[in-house]
Amino acid sequence: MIAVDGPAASGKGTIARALAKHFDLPHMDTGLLYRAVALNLWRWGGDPTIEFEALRACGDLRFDPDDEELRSEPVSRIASKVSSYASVRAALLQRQREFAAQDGGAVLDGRDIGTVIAPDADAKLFVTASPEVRAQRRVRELLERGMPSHYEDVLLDIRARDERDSSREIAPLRQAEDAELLDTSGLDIEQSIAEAIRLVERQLAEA
Ligand SMILES: Nc1ncnc2c1ncn2[C@@H]1O[C@H](COP(=O)(O)OP(=O)(O)O)[C@@H](O)[C@H]1O
Ligand SMILES: Nc1ccn([C@@H]2O[C@H](COP(=O)(O)OP(=O)(O)O)[C@@H](O)[C@H]2O)c(=O)n1
Repeated sequence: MIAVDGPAASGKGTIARALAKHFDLPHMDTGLLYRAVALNLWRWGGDPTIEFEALRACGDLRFDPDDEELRSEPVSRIASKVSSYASVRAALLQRQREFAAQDGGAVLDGRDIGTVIAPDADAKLFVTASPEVRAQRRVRELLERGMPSHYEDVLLDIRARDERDSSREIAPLRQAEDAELLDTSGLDIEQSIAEAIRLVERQLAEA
């Protein structure tokens, strides 16, 4: 079981997918669960500042992972807000724990995989990069997805989400004590993946 955590646009999803391919494991992008809740709420016109409304948006959580709206900036912002509610996190917990505990192992990426969802993971990575590098990546990604954005706005949003995700009381974004830190600021995608595989193989050998 491999846990990959880190802040927005650090490259954790890219790395988790590559690790899943390399080790032939199923992969879950847990951010998509919070994004699906946010998209439900957004479509209903629900108020993300009201916990009960956010919780209602957790029911019947079916979504298309290829739905571009899941990655839109308003949905990202709402996801970061609803993810601070204990009831929302509790509603999504079992699905993630079951995925993590399946026979043969799995790769999960998110914010609290190594700390809360799978504290006993065989290997843990905490992927990060400077806010400026992450904002550049997100701008490029949004443009490629046909959603042009402004660098300054995206940088502000990333800083605000970092702050919210790190300071919340329940399952805050933080590096687990036994997680390896991987800073991808100066690495391209290929280098990041190679380094991630090296770090995970080392942890698995030590386990
Ligand atoms: N090391 C890297 N160098 C350059 N771009 C990267 C790197 N890692 C990821 N990216 C790109 O940055 C964007 C965000 O990466 P992603 O893996 O989705 O991050 P996260 O899951 O942490 O939000 C994607 O467009 C991805 O292709
Ligand atoms: N395990 C997780 C995954 C995501 N999240 C929240 O969900 C939001 C969207 O997560 P994501 O991983 O899809 O976002 P990006 O890092 O890709 O921008 C984050 O801002 C977090 O607040 C969380 O709280 N716990």
